[in-house]
Amino acid sequence: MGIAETGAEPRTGAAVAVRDAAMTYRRGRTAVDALSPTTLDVRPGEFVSLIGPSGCGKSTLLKIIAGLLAATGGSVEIDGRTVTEPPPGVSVAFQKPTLLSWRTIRQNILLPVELRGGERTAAGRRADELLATMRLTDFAGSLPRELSGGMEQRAAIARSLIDGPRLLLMDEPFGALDEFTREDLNDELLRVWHDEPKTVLFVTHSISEAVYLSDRIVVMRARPGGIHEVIDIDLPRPRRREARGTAEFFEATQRVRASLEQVKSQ
Ligand SMILES: Nc1ncnc2c1ncn2[C@@H]1O[C@H](COP(=O)(O)OP(=O)(O)OP(=O)(O)O)[C@@H](O)[C@H]1O
Repeated sequence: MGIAETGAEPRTGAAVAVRDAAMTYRRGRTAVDALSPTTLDVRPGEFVSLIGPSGCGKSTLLKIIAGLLAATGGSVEIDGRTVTEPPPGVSVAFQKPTLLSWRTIRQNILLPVELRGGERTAAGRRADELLATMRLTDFAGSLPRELSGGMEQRAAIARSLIDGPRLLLMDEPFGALDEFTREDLNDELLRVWHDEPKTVLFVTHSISEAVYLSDRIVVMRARPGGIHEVIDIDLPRPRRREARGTAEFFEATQRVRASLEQVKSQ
């Protein structure tokens, strides 16, 4: 397991290039430095997790990358283009599934296609495939309230995949779920990522989730928010549930835990 230096030299061909991105929130006379100048490259197809104490700027960084929030300093490029608004080919999934209560699960999954006025026949086929992948075929015609929390989140993830995004930004998508459901969804996410390669940036509070999913883990510190260190996770892929019980997995979680302890004691 190696440790990459933070603030490394920009690599060419990065899927996401964060360059000294910074965020100061202002309300009246109060200013909150949420993110100090932060530099990070994510390679195409890479799975990178952000982990760190509450308030260290994980969501802020993700929103800046998503073009949902304008950084007060620095810039972000996605596939070489500076982000000034939500870029095409980028999907975001949040902790709350935010499904529309009056639309069926299938209609919810198809919503992004409708909003951009996309072609419906191919999208319908894709929706059916995603329903099958997410084991929701039998619930295609159900309303969100008829589903469990884990099923709703699977539907929200299917919705975020409907347009075949190149980059998937996920902000604690499984944070509200019990451990078993969460592990199921980790496996489903890895399957989708394996079958349809894409770059993923994933915010989590769970060390084991970050280790299980990621190629690299970005450990963040608070006050001011920023990158503490980046840890490579060299566990073999494809990763299966049994991997969670291995000495290598334990060692990797301990490595991340120690880094978070350093952050806490700063
Ligand atoms: N809209 C806002 N206005 C003012 N301050 C904000 C706003 N959004 C976030 N902050 C502040 O910025 C800092 C970083 O918040 P952010 O939500 O990015 O952290 P986080 O690491 O995602 O936290 P958590 O793990 O608790 O979700 C916090 O101090 C937070 O209070």
